[in-house]
Amino acid sequence: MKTLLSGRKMKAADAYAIEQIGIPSVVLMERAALAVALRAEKAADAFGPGCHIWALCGAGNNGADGVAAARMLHLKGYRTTIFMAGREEKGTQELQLQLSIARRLGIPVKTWERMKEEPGGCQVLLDGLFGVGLSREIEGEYKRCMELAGEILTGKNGIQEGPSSESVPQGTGIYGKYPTTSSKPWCIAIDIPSGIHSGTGAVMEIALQADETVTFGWEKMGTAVYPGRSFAGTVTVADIGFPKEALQAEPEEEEPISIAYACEKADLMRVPERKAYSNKGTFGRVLIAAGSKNMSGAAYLSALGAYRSGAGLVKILTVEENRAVLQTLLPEAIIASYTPEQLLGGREDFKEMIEEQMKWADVVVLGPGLGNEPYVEYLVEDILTSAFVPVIIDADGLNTIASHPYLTSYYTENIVITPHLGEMARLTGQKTEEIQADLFGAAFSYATHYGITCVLKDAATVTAGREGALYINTSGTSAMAKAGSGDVLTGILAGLMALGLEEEEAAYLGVYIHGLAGEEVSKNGLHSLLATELARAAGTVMAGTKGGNKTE
Ligand SMILES: NC(=O)C1=CN([C@@H]2O[C@H](COP(=O)(O)OP(=O)(O)OC[C@H]3O[C@@H](n4cnc5c(N)ncnc54)[C@H](OP(=O)(O)O)[C@@H]3O)[C@@H](O)[C@H]2O)[C@@H](O)CC1
Ligand SMILES: Nc1ncnc2c1ncn2[C@@H]1O[C@H](COP(=O)(O)OP(=O)(O)O)[C@@H](O)[C@H]1O
Ligand SMILES: [K+]
Repeated sequence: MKTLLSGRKMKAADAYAIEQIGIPSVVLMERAALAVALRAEKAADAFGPGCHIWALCGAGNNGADGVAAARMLHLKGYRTTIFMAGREEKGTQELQLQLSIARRLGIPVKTWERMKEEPGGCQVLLDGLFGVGLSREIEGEYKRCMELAGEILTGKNGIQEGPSSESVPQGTGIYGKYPTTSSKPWCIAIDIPSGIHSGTGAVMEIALQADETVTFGWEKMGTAVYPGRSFAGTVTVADIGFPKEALQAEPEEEEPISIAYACEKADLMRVPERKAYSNKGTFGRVLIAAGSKNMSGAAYLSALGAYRSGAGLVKILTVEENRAVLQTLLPEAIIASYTPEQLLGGREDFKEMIEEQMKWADVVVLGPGLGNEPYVEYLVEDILTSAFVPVIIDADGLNTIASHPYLTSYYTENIVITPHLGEMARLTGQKTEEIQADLFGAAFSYATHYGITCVLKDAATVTAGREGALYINTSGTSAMAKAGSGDVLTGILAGLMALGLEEEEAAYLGVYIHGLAGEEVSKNGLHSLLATELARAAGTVMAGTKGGNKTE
């Protein structure tokens, strides 16, 4: 698992390394600047002779990193100019030190306005305006400086020379690839793109678009979620000598959300092995309460996801009308059915039937395609009150809870909810934009308030455990932005739980596997993905796990 930090936590780790361990600040800075300079060299070499590197620096230590990197590049023979924003005399000690060294070496140091006049512009821009010290919206002079830098980065201010921007491939953000000839400079963000909130990924009024980001010690949470993620380009984490103990340091102001984790390929080994001496019962019984009249697809996709990710037995509990079609689509599934009339006519009988189904199940999926007829409220209530196994609630299950908030009183610790932003907005009464502005905060608050696991789905999905542990997903592609993807996810989570994983682990690992499955299918192009292919590819991803391709 990768560890990611909020800016405040990072500052606390910085301070710990300097004050408690005694590593001088400038030693850390020298290594940070070197990591940036090495990336800048590669970009400059790709442009060839005549490349002009600019370091755009603020008055804090992010700016000091930029000045130090500029010095290293100057000493290697690259043409380098430093542009300063903010008041130098009010800058940090480190900045003043780095500037005095740079000046003694004869590196030009100019104010940011002079960027407009510099003949030929730049080909590589180091963004050292703000790092993890950014604490408020950007305005005034800094904003004007960033507007100008933004124009330069998009080739709009006319100072660049070269072929038209349409004729060259632009900053692809792919590690190690640079436009070899371009009218737009290659931008390397130092630590984090300036203007991005290091904890939430929000744009603090304005932000600079980077092609790549060189960050120090640990990746910042703000570059793992959108929009920060799209401003960062490729992120490289440079080891600049922080000891692991620095992670114990707490930010000055208490901050509940300061650390998050992200799965890596090695985490696939958490999938349990498939034992040789086993039968279908060994691998868990998944019950999928899904579908409504003329809506059978969601139930099918969820069931398919569960089978493809290892469940031994899958039963779909749905309306009678769906029986024939589901049996044809997925003959491997058991079908149990009810009619809404039966439910409205005799609640007790219906409840008994549900209780029997719940006794059968090891894991329940509740919600895909259930619709919003009045009977769905009873169905949700009866399942929540009679299930003593993990229940994954999605889609109309969540919408029903949003319309009937008393249903949250049945939440227990083995509930996992998988809302997308719209569903989360309905559940919490917040606006979608508010949730989007802080995915970590939204998932954390809901999960810890109710003591459940919350999988808040987005292009970068955030999972919060019931005690507040946060996981950010790094796999997946835009090909997955298609109907049915979420239904498959519920099945994958259920399949992993059926294999024996606990709710929280199944949730973040399932989201990761789902994303990898999306990447697998996207090899054929980003537009054509079908949710059924996603389910099949989940099986392929799991074939690469410890338990997926061998038996003990
Ligand atoms: N030894 C170390 O510590 C190491 C540090 N390292 C580097 O230092 C970076 C952190 O440096 P930093 O803490 O000095 O803050 P930085 O990000 O440069 O911001 C500058 C100042 O701007 C201010 N400010 C905030 N918001 C503002 C706004 N909207 N508009 C205007 N001003 C605003 C705010 O000051 P304030 O006004 O709040 O007092 C802030 O202090 C880190 O990202 C990494 O690159 C590495 O070298 C490793 C070793
Ligand atoms: N741009 C994207 N990049 C990565 N994953 C995405 C993207 N867009 C959607 N997804 C994933 O696809 C799934 C969509 O779920 P959902 O909105 O519930 O779809 P549906 O209800 O149609 O099944 C989520 O798991 C989400 O994380
Ligand atoms: K920066």
